[in-house]
Amino acid sequence: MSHGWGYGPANGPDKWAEEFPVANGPRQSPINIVPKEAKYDPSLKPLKVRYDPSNAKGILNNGHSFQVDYVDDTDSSILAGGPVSGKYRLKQFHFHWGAGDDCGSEHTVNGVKFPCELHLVHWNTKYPSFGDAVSQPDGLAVIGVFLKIGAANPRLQKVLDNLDAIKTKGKQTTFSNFDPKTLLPGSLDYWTYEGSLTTPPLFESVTWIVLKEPISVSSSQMSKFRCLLFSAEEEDSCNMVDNYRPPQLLKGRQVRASFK
Ligand SMILES: Cc1ccnc(S(N)(=O)=O)n1
Ligand SMILES: [Zn+2]
Repeated sequence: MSHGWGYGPANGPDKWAEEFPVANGPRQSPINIVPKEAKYDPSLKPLKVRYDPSNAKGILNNGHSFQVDYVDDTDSSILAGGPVSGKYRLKQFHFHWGAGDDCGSEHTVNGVKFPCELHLVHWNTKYPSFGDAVSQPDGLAVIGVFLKIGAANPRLQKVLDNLDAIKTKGKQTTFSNFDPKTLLPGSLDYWTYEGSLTTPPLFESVTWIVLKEPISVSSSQMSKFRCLLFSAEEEDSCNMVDNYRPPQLLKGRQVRASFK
């Protein structure tokens, strides 16, 4: 039985430093965001986000979450502006969620947990590939979006409708013609700080862009996330829930706000 990293008592976030010592590094993610301690930075530019829906490639249960992968061999799905210089290409998006509606997000706001958090992962095109960028200090930019319980989200439902086909670890299916911009809230106001991947290898390579405004998700839609399994088809079933790392120490970092 593989003893790779996960979210259980034997292989969860408190154990990751044993194999990935950077887990105790100076710029780890996620963090608790305290809006009153975030400094408004008028030099921050508005976020520029443009995705080509035809770049959507597939949807995969990777055993830790599920991700929607994008073709990233051209500059057709790009993040620019905001706190970053240059262009960052969309690689994939995925989510983190709880066993109940009272937890699940990785970032928190004044200690408040949301039931789910969306991550849109982009890599810096100054590097030749995602694989080269992922370990560089300016290699990635991840947009984090909180999901808050409310009305059912029809745009999110287009993603959730595919989860039955990828129930177990390693399963994937085609997923095409989807614009992840439809998952963003009306306002692109954000907090930003220098951090890391929130799962192993925990590389300190991420400029985090956490949107202030959540998007809605219904409790029933949250139940669909929780039908996924961490386990492979031939293994004992283990529901994919609580796949979030708790907030890490700020260690002197400044969180900036794009808004007053
Ligand atoms: C692509 C990737 C790997 C690991 N962790 C993350 S995350 N959760 O920081 O966005 N993304
Ligand atoms: Zn993530």
